[in-house]
Amino acid sequence: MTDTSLHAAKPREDDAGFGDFFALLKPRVMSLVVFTALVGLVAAPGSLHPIEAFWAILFIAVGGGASGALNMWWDADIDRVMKRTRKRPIPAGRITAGEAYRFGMALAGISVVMLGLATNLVAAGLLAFTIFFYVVIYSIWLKRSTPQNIVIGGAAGAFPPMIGWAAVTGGVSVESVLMFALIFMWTPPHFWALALFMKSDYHEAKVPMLTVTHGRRATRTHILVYTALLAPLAVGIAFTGIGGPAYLAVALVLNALFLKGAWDIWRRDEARAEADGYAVEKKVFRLSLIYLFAHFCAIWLQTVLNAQGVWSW
Ligand code: HEM
Ligand SMILES: CC(C)=CCC/C(C)=C/CC/C(C)=C/COP(=O)(O)OP(=O)(O)O
Repeated sequence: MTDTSLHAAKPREDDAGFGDFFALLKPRVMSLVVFTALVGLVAAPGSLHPIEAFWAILFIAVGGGASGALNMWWDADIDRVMKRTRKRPIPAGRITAGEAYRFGMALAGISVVMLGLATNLVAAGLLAFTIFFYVVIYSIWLKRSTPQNIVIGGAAGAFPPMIGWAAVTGGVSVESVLMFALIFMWTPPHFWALALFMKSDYHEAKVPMLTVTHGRRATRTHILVYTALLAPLAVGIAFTGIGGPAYLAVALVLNALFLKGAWDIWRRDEARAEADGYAVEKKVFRLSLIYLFAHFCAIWLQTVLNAQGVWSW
């Protein structure tokens, strides 16, 4: 082994740059998480001063990033094994696990305290609970112990719109719980579509994802069932306080597309899927991201329309 490869295998604190700490925040995933929190904030009755709203979203983003860093601290051993994650700062040796832990804990503490000061205790409490849920309940407990990991653990990713809503109202309501439910039911098809084309990764890392424990046929069926349960919920939101005709139009189109995608995944033969490089599964994973983004855009748009009294029930 050359001298260079020896160095590459060891954590080199002096190699860590701003970009590595930024990567610990899982910025791409968190961008959609933060967007859902922003929509929760905008859709809530009442209003926050724009500066307060800015701080609220910033601290929710920091809290989300903190939970990503703590997840990477705990999962460093798994991340080292999986192709998709082995270039992350800890497995790549640019940041030590200890540094990631201290960074994540510091950001978590700062975000919760500052959100409490900028808005209210309910929002801060929900943020603290969400970070706890993602790090302790999902990452530390469920991820390595049950194939239901992402079904139950997915709740963590569903809380952000409730945090945004609570930042304005100081409480919880039917509408904020509906936004929670939308993300909660969306998470399994979102994740399992990805797991279908990343199978060997989880297998090698010994993570009990559904594809590994129950097989790919069962995972395909689970995607279809969850998507079929998600569709009436997503469309039904149109007839609640955060819905309206514009939202309904978006929900009908997106749910028809997502159901069609789930159906295509379900009826696919494994050999055929492998032969075409899991093109359909990849397409449905991408569609899942568009699906959630579009629903939250539609809630935002409908909030504006309802306030104007146009295109409103
Ligand atoms: C327990 C719940 C969830 C699991 C297990 C999960 C899993 C994953 C995984 C493994 C990826 C692969 C790509 C990567 O490493 O960046 C991914 C991508 C992504 N997820 Fe999720 N996800 C969950 C919930 C969410 C939630 C709640 C959101 C947003 C509201 C979200 C948004 C995204 C986005 C935007 C990407 C694409 C990132 C990129 O383009 O690199 N996910 N998800
Ligand atoms: C405001 C706040 C605290 C928000 C948190 C939102 C949240 C819980 C998002 C989780 C999304 C996510 C990246 C799951 C990945 O699972 P994984 O960690 O198993 O994926 P990996 O294999 O890519 O590490």
